[in-house]
Amino acid sequence: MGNILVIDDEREVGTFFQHLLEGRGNKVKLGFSGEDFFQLIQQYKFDLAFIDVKLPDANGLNLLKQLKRSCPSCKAVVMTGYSTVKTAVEAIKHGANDYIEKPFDDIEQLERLIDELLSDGPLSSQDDMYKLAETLGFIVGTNKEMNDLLKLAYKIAKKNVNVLIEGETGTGKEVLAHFIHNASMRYDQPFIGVNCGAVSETLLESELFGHEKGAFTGAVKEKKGIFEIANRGTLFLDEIGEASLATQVKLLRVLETGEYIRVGGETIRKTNTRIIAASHVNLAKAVEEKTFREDLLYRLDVVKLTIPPLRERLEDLPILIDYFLKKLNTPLSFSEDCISRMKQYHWPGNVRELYNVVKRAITLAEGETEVITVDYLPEKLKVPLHLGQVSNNKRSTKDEVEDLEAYLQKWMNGVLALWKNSDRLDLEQVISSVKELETKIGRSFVMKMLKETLGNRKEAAERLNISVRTLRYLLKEKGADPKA
Ligand SMILES: Nc1ncnc2c1ncn2[C@@H]1O[C@H](COP(=O)(O)OP(=O)(O)OP(=O)(O)O)[C@@H](O)[C@H]1O
Repeated sequence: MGNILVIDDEREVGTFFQHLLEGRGNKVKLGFSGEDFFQLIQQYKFDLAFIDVKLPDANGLNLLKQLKRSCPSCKAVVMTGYSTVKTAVEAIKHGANDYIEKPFDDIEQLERLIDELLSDGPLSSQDDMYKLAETLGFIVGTNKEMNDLLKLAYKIAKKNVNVLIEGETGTGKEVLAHFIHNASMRYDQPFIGVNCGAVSETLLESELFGHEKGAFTGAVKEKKGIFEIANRGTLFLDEIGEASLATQVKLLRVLETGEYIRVGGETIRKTNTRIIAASHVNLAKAVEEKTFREDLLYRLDVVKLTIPPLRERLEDLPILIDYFLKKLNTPLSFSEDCISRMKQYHWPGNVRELYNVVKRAITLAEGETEVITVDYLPEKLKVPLHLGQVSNNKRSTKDEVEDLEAYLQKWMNGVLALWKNSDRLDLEQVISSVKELETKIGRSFVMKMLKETLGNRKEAAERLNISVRTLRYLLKEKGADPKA
């Protein structure tokens, strides 16, 4: 039992909820506009609110934000029509517990949702979410962005909307897609993945749509496509950005109408496959560059999930490592030094690269030690990157002048990564890197000024307001000591 607020300008929706909710012993207040909303939340305290995203005088998203400010414990569900699903997904990101689509065609599901929200249900459903994610090998630790991402993925899994997953290579796009499939109503139907970049255009189209006998050389008999096989299931289109423009047109048609034609065929077929697409390139940028269709992106990007790279969630590294150790069934563990080296690395290959590093270290260390030390890590991990890589690089003068900006950026990222993530670090080393930075800045300014004065040291020193001796010192010329 609870106090429930319903805000919708369609009066029938209000009446429907009133009937449904009061019949279940709840108290209901109805409002039909943003103005009603503000009046009602000032007068009453609510446990649950249903808010339409499109009101004549207000945006449901703004009402939601206001509700979360004035009554943070009140649960909220936004109501949407198909054209506003994107806004509803935004609402979840802003704290709505769920969204429902109008017209409501599954009343029992709605009743279950209400019961869950009015009880402590969501907690147990969160447990289910984490269990499912672990079973499917999608590990999230304490990183907030990853936790929010998982929660959003879990919520939208049950909706019939397409999903776009973006993230660098190896961040776990395919595992996340698998999680969404298993958390959806389609879990007992096929989940099929296709890499759009791995095969030729003809083969990709034949894989997706099937082909008729004789459609092309080698098509000796007819073949069902994935849209036929995965009908009612999920199709994972990996590297969608690699699909040719011709294939993109055909995909757009399936997304808009659910219809497709086999290669070499004439019959129009229907499919009810859910699409989860993934890309390691930014598709909005690909649209700008005209290699990806804007209308297709619009259709795919109803829900966009962006997986952050591993270097932005290094706090989760130990948990991932533990998971891999368990998965690889080994009693070995990593020394603290190893873990802090790993936290200083930038992981361009993300979780896949981490898995490979763990696997390699175990293979090398097995039978030799119980605690894996830095010696078992690959060379790239042995040098603390934030300090080492920058200072060890011997650069040409020209590079030094041009790369100051990149150097500063890299230096700052390195220090900030340590600041945020390291529970153990060598502060002496950090401080010495600050000195190195000072030298680097001094030298870069001198080099730039020398370039501008065509090598005239006296003029360069004057313009920098330093002595020629200091200038020579900054250039690390032997025997030059500015204090002498
Ligand atoms: N959160 C995670 N927890 C555990 N393992 C993970 C996680 N993310 C990725 N992995 C592992 O990393 C490897 C790469 O994952 P996956 O293939 O899903 O990445 P991807 O983003 O689809 O990569 P690509 O863009 O190269 O196709 C797999 O072995 C996967 O099991």
